[in-house]
Amino acid sequence: MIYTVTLNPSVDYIVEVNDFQTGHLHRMKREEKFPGGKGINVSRVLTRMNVPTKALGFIGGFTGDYIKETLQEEGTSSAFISVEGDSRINIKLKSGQETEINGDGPSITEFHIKKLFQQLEAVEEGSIVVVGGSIPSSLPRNLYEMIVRTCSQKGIRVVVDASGEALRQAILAQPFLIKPNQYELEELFETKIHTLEEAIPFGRKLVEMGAQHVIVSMGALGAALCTDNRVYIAHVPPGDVINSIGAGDSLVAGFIGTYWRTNDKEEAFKIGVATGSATAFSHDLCTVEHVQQLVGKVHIREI
Ligand SMILES: Nc1ncnc2c1ncn2[C@@H]1O[C@H](COP(=O)(O)OP(=O)(O)O)[C@@H](O)[C@H]1O
Ligand SMILES: O=P(O)(O)OC[C@H]1O[C@](O)(COP(=O)(O)O)[C@@H](O)[C@@H]1O
Repeated sequence: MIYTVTLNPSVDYIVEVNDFQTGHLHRMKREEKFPGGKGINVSRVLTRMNVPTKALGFIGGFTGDYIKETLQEEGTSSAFISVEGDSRINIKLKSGQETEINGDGPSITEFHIKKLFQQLEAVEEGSIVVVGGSIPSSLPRNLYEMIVRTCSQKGIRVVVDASGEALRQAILAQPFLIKPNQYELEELFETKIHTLEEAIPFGRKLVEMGAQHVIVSMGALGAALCTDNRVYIAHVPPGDVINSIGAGDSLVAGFIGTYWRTNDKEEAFKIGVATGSATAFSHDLCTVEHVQQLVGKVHIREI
């Protein structure tokens, strides 16, 4: 089973307007809403891939009900812990470019965290846990590190899709996989990165620092998978980007779902990249059929 933990789920509210200008009234050209948050997106894609998954995390209020019910309708199993307050609504404004405004989310107490750790204690050995997204401000920055340590002791591999201090601390606990994007890599190393080639030494450094596998994703520029002794690079398939929200989460789902089935890292990387791109070329998250159409266009090379 692949469990996902989303501390701060969201309703992603996608709004498209023509020629957005601050201070003006706009009429929406298109609006859509989806359950969101990194772990939830991973679970939604895993369900489409027919990989057993359960979404954990904290939800509350009417937005929490929407998230839970939508997952249920799609056949994604969940065991969320209820909190006071509404799960956040993250605004994704499209007008030529994508602008994101993500909320802080409801406050979570020690009582709720204890409940989450009880759930993690019950996870079966050999499972994979994916934790991702921002840590609400009411929680300690080293929470992901604590989750990695707790799970690793029981032979459970943990994937961390986070940024900044939460990611830096989690790396110390040797997670199975991390997936920084260009911005997150630049932030970690306080530098500017322009090409995939420039990103590779930083990916390798993250392996030296403790991560067992690192996927650096650079949008249209491609992605690199660094392991303890190998580096693979992938070129992404060409296509028109409709919605890059959830593309990174889809890459994680495609990789970990395939790895779960095959134990083959190179194949998992190839399908992961195709899954990310299929989402980038869709309104919602990808379909499996779309991923299959793109796989042949993803080229992987070991360097
Ligand atoms: N312009 C694009 N063309 C093709 N694939 C893309 C594009 N943007 C994103 N993707 C796909 O989504 C993956 C993750 O995108 P990226 O922007 O790097 O991460 P994140 O969504 O975490 O910011 C990429 O590795 C690729 O597979
Ligand atoms: O927890 P954060 O960092 O605010 O991010 C949450 C947002 O990221 C997403 O999970 C999308 O992430 P990616 O584009 O990186 O795949 C959205 O669904 C959600 O609104």
